[in-house]
Amino acid sequence: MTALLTIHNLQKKFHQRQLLNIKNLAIAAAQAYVLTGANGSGKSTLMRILAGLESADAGEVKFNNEAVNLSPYPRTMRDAIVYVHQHPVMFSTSVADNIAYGLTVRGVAKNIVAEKVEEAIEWAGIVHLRKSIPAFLSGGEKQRVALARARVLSPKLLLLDEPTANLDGAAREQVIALIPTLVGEGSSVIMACHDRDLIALPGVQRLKIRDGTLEVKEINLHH
Ligand SMILES: Nc1ncnc2c1ncn2[C@@H]1O[C@H](COP(=O)(O)OP(=O)(O)OP(=O)(O)O)[C@@H](O)[C@H]1O
Repeated sequence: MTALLTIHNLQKKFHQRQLLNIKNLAIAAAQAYVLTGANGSGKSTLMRILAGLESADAGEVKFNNEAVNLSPYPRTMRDAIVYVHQHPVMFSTSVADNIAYGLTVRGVAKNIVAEKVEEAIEWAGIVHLRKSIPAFLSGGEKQRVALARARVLSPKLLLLDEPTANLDGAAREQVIALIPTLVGEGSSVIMACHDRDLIALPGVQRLKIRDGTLEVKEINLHH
């Protein structure tokens, strides 16, 4: 296993309440994880900590073999970790512009942006939606736009908060089918979810929050 991110003694308190007390968190490169746990157990909070959206106390932290501190949140992690919200916020421009945005603000050249956006649109199966306004898209379509928008940034770690919640049928299956391809391209993925089909995906490792601690389960066997 090539470690991407390791955190020792991760602690999170809200007021006097200790929510998380994790001895060891180890995320391997190009590995998919599902993060499970009862409602209110701290799944979203843990993902927000990893994304730099929430503070926490930690002992030794290593990202890409480099010792870092979680606060201030390091540039190396900000550049490599992308968080996808359950209800992604989008600009009222076209789907293509939304996908291009992250690359444009990073100063990537126009022709390369166009190429990557095109590739991501095809990957996500949303070619027909390229010129649509995101506000009018269905939940499943929005989730696929959000995944395409994350993918163009070539993240080392993708954090997906309930990627299939509120989706059913084909929309849900389309989103689930995209996950293994992200891992195949070298990204690690952590999905906070209750979706049994995501939890059972081959090659996925389950992490479960229970009473603030993290239980690490076996990696699912490939079919
Ligand atoms: N900013 C905050 N201030 C105080 N308490 C908070 C804050 N954010 C979250 N909490 C509390 O921390 C607990 C964990 O919340 P979190 O959203 O991480 O849980 P979750 O496991 O993602 O839940 P769910 O499955 O319902 O989405 C909850 O009890 C929540 O009320």
